[in-house]
Amino acid sequence: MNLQTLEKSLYDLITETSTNLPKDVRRAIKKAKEAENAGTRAAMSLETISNNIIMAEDNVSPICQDTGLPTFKIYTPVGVNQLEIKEAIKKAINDTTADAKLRPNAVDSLTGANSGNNLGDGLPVMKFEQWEKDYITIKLILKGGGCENKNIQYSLPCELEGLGRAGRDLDGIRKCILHSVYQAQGQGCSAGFIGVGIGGDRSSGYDLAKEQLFRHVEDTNANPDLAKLEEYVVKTANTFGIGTMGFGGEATLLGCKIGVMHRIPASFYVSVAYNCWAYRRMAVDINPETGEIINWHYQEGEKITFKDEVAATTEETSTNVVELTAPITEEQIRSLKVGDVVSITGRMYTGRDAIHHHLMSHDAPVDLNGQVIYHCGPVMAKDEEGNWTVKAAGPTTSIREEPYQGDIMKKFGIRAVIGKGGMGPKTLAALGEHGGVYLNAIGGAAQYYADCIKGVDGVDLMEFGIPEAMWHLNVEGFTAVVTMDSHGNSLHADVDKSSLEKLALHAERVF
Ligand SMILES: O=C(O)C[C@H](O)C(=O)O
Ligand code: SF4
Repeated sequence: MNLQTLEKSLYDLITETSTNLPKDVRRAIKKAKEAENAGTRAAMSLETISNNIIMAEDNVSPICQDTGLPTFKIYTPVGVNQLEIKEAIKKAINDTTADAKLRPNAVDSLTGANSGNNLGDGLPVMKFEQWEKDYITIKLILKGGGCENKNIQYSLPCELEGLGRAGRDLDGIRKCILHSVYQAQGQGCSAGFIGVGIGGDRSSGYDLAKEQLFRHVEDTNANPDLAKLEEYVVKTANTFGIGTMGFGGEATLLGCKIGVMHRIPASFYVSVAYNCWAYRRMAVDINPETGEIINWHYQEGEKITFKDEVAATTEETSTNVVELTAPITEEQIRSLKVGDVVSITGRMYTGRDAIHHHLMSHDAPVDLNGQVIYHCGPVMAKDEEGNWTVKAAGPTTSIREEPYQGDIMKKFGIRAVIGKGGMGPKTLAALGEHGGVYLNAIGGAAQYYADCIKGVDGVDLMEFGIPEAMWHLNVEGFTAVVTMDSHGNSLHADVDKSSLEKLALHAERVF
């Protein structure tokens, strides 16, 4: 095999997966847009998402800054050298990371050190299988951390909030799957897709669930019972009112694919892999002699470009927008309430897990009084003059900072935090005591927000690695929604409560 050509083919596969959303996923997002009522927060979010899909394709840049844990599934004819393919994959991962198509995402689990090139022990994940065909197929999924954290595994029988007892039968499985969508709320960047694995053990069950994510969104399960269940789950989950980003709305789940395998008598697992709307998976067929791509998968049907719709809808939306520039006063913050849309111009600082942990016991490297913290781990690149440029910069899941956020806001005088998915009671109480606000940005809209960032004014704590460092960003017209205010209101708590009530309507046997 020509290894250079194979490396080039893999480079193209990785770039395409990270930057160009597959056709079937685009059609599902278009359907979600059609289901939402104009003028709602959910409709506004889907508009931003569509815009972001266009920008990522045009800029050949990551759809979402979290380019995930690259997982390859490789099928080879008997006799093909799998070790050579492994080396070619590693080289392509290194090169696409250097070219900012992937964020350096591989972190040493014990020291926290970022390897800088997405390579590390066990990374990327590569699973090989042999087959009788005469060509190679390579599938790739880039599944981000926020949605991965919403995966869930049930051991039947069990008791579920809202639904009661789930037994060891199809109806028990039904309850687990509905519950999995409820517990994800908007934190995995809904509207999402789920892959479900029934049976196996704890690890093979999750493998089976993830395998389902390679199916086409619009296919029909060959098993008629599971086909019915898949359809039922999508229909029912969309009555929960979780909506895009958990803002409430009609579109909560865009696809459900279920696989089944045998189990041992004592174990009965239902494993659910949750994938965000930024559902990045692609596959190619490769000629084993030349290493060239001979076929791209997921090419059937219409390609929605979103271009016409975005142009049409931006003119229609005219929401009242509050302009904010840091340093922000307590009075300004206390005047904001849940549902307000804000547009930020000026300085903001990124901070995620490592920074929050650090600030608990250290001074801040800059004066944070009245400032805005953005829960974000960007993709960065250096231009010819050696200046940093932002390649992708959407929000990360804020709930991970729940143990620290309230204390840090009070300690340093921070007035606003931006992230996604909302935060819990401890932060809500601190917002009230101190005069602070939580702003929800649209998860996954990494190109859209990168475009609002007009410059990088500095960086601190680079020793934590690119995603975890504190970047000083100069932004213009950075839009977000107030979802937690200083008056004790939390849209996230409200949506959680009402969706649990909706879930509970499905406790009766259906299958
Ligand atoms: O790591 C990130 O930037 C985001 C992550 O995928 C998340 O959803 O929280
Ligand atoms: S930020 Fe959202 S869209 Fe991006 S990987 Fe995480 S869950 Fe997916």
